[in-house]
Amino acid sequence: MTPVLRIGTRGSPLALIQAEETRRRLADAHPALAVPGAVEIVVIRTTGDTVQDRPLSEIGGKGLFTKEIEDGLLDRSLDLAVHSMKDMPTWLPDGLVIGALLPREDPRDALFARDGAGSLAALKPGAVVGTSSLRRQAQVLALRPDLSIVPFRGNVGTRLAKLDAGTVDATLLALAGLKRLGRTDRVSAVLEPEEMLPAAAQGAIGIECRADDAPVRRLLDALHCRDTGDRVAAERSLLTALEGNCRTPIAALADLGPDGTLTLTSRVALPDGSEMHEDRRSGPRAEAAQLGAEAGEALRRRIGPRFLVP
Ligand SMILES: NCc1[nH]cc(CCC(=O)O)c1CC(=O)O
Repeated sequence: MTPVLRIGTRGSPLALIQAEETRRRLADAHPALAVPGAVEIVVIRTTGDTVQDRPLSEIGGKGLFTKEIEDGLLDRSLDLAVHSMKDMPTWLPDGLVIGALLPREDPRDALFARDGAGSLAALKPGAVVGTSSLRRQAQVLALRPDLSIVPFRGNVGTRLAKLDAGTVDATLLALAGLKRLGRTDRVSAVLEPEEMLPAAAQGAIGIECRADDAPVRRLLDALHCRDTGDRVAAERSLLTALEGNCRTPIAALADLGPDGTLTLTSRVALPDGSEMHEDRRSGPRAEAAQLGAEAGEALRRRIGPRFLVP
């Protein structure tokens, strides 16, 4: 039988797990999609997967992990694409939309320390932290200017091997990915947002499709998590307002109160951590995107143009 739907995904272990989760949720929500062969997973190699030797912030350009997959949606060789929302550019290509956000995993960052330190504050003086994320670098240095940062990429296994070998004393990874991979065993500490504010949309999985594909959009409606949608809307509209890019350390996390109040905390920093600005504001969840835009405008007024390097 020819597949009913084709899901495009990167080939990393985490991406494949996220695509499988999407297939499972589609099958649970729609019995017609539960039959074998109804939903096919197609692995696409992206530029971000090809370049391993340089920090991604150096390569520049947007959508390093998404372009080739989005091309597949646009040429109709794919129907759905599953993405980590934190890797998604703020502007989608014309004709594509995020049709659903799956329930968000824990958005916090995890610390791996060779000596088992339980916080950034507890790392030994002068410790070497491996991270290629400017957001993590800036926040580590803001709290601990004595630490040194070295570029650090690779999958979880590679990173832990380098940690064991003493190449670095500590590294940071998103807890969400580790949970999905079942690799939380060696986490030294989960960092609270006060210590390390996550990236916008960290832990959220988005499913992209063609805007005019009404049947697929109906299928995706059943998978959409409204709480995640509102939180991610606030966090990503902040990025848009700041014209955020890979060279600008920006962090954002929205939380929902029981009464439907959304609270957005955001930070913008210089990469060396010498300056960091925080904004916190609350509003009704229905105005999530506007709240994010206001936070972005407020931060923009406080920081100089040197924060926003193209
Ligand atoms: N930048 C890479 C990336 N993109 C998504 C995740 C996994 C966590 C998530 O779903 O946000 C990671 C790894 C990491 O930052 O540790």
